[in-house]
Amino acid sequence: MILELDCGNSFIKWRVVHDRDVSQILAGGIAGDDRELLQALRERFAQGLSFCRLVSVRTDEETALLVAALRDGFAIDCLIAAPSPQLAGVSNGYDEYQRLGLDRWLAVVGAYSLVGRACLILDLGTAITSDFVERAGRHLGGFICPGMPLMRNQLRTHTRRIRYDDVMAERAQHSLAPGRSTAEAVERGCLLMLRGFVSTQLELAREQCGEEVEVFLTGGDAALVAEWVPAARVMPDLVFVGLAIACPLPSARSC
Ligand SMILES: Nc1ncnc2c1ncn2[C@@H]1O[C@H](COP(=O)(O)OP(=O)(O)O)[C@@H](O)[C@H]1O
Ligand SMILES: CC(C)(COP(=O)(O)O)[C@@H](O)C(=O)NCCC(=O)O
Ligand SMILES: [K+]
Repeated sequence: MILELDCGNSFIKWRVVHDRDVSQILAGGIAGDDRELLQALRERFAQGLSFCRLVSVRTDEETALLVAALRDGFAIDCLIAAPSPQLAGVSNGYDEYQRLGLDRWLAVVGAYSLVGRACLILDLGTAITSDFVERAGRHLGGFICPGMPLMRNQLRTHTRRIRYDDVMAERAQHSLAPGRSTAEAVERGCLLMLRGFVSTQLELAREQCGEEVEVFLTGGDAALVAEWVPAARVMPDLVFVGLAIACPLPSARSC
């Protein structure tokens, strides 16, 4: 069994896939930190993991600690996705290709591998990122802005009177009518910012890549915008599609 990890700034997304048929997903989840991940794996996969591939946007030190813990706890080696100027028909559009977030790069590579034509990839996590790929696979670059958790937390931490809990936040999100409570006003205000961002990205994508652009939504908050982009493919596992390309199984090629 192969362990796959996408280590974002807030959460570690994990899944376990079958060695011989990686399209068979045996389990998966979201862990808040290394300890939670190791605990979840210990409960179900104390034995049987043969190998791990991972992508991380965390520091090298944090990633090294996790790799060491996996080696100690499960006797597995990890392949770690590394930056590259080209992969699977996609060319990295950054001036310094190493600086493009690896989660973004893998989502781009994954999306293009699925459709082979122009794509816009929106990843809604801690940060919200957009990436544009034109028809022939040239990544044109993208944008980064704060995600929902950052937007609301900045308001909470930089004001005296914006205070509400997660339950109130969740309830407030069901409508976009003008807010009649602080939670509604903030949550809906941030959602409208998000909607504005998404709609601008769609316009830009058509300008940059033409009308035939395929839109992908990924990241933990993808569902928040899905209704505004009915034609989009909502793919929570998009980064893992790219990860499989960047880090094929050791018998095929090393990362
Ligand atoms: N089951 C879940 N657990 C945690 N966060 C979730 C869950 N479902 C949706 N979310 C949302 O996803 C966001 C995190 O998205 P994610 O893509 O994991 O971020 P990152 O890659 O930056 O760690 C959270 O802020 C939260 O709003
Ligand atoms: C933009 C990001 C912070 C997004 O991270 P995430 O929200 O997925 O945790 C990450 O892709 C990153 O650290 N990128 C490096 C900077 C860049 O892409 O230009
Ligand atoms: K993101």
